[in-house]
Amino acid sequence: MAIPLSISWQEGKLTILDQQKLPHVIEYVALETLEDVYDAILSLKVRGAPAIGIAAAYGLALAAVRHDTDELQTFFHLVEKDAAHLGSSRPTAVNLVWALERLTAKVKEAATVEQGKKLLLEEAVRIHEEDEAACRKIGEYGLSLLEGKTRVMTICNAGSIATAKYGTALAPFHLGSELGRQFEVYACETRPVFQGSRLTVWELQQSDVDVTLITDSMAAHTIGAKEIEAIIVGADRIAANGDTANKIGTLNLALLADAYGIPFYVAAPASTFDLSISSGREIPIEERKAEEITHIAGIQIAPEGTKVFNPAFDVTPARLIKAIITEQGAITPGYEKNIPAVLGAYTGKGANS
Ligand SMILES: CSC[C@H]1O[C@H](OP(=O)(O)O)[C@H](O)[C@@H]1O
Repeated sequence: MAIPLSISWQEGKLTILDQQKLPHVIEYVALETLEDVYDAILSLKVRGAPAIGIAAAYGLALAAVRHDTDELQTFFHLVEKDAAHLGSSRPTAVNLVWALERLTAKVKEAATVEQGKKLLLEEAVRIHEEDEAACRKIGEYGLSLLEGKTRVMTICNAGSIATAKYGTALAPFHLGSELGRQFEVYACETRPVFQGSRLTVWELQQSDVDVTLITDSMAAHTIGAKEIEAIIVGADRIAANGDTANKIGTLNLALLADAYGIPFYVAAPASTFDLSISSGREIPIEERKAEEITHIAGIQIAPEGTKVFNPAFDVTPARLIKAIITEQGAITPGYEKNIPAVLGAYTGKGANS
């Protein structure tokens, strides 16, 4: 049993598990330049809100090392420019801009360019380490919330490879396996790019977790037929009122949970909260290329010239969310008040706005 990892920083080198090649090819690729990291995020080689933030942080630090100037303000300007470029790769996961803003703030403490380069890398490593610790705590709190429940449904991959380790929605299953607590997980395949069938099934199998694959359209029937007891999902951005953006199809599950009267949980670290926005209406929804829908594995399915709408995320209203599981504990409805009450001096975006 081994909980898979997708990001490694060793001896000054950043390598990532190419998630576009999973599950049939396990390939780690070295990312050496800003463009390497930008492309890896845009093409979903590295994906998942926390993992995107971690990769971008290392990417900014890597790019800074190459800036050949002794002039501090010029260096700061170059770092800001790099951060803006990386931040433009994907719009929905707040962890991306949150991580970049943490580094561009930290670097300003430098008195020299060399010190600035060091501060950037140290902050990237800190973000990486903090996320692993946060996800482990999410797993622990998730286990207690799921006490007495076995059959749980999820969508997309909010797993170990989408974070530093353990994952968010999948953390209770990984930890449960370590602690001898068994679950029966029903994973939605997650069209259009199959994060569920390609990544979640593979990842949970590495941890000896009992996982069953269904198509997204089977969710309603499966909840009844298999007596699903709870649904747990990840998040890409959580607004101040608890509205949550997550992979497209998540709203479907939240509406089904409400209709069936089973709990719908969101699992996310503090870095996924964006208190600078009051509701989900303000969350930018990424739209991706048509080929993700018109083709499967490079084979054209839809007719030539088919019109496509391909939103990669949807927003679940807070009223459908029974609790948001964080590293500081479970946050319950009354989110405007309870999010800051539980997260305290949290590190999400907009905490001080
Ligand atoms: C803990 S990962 C959070 C989130 O990120 C995924 O999106 P994507 O695969 O497009 O990066 C998915 O929405 C996960 O739930």
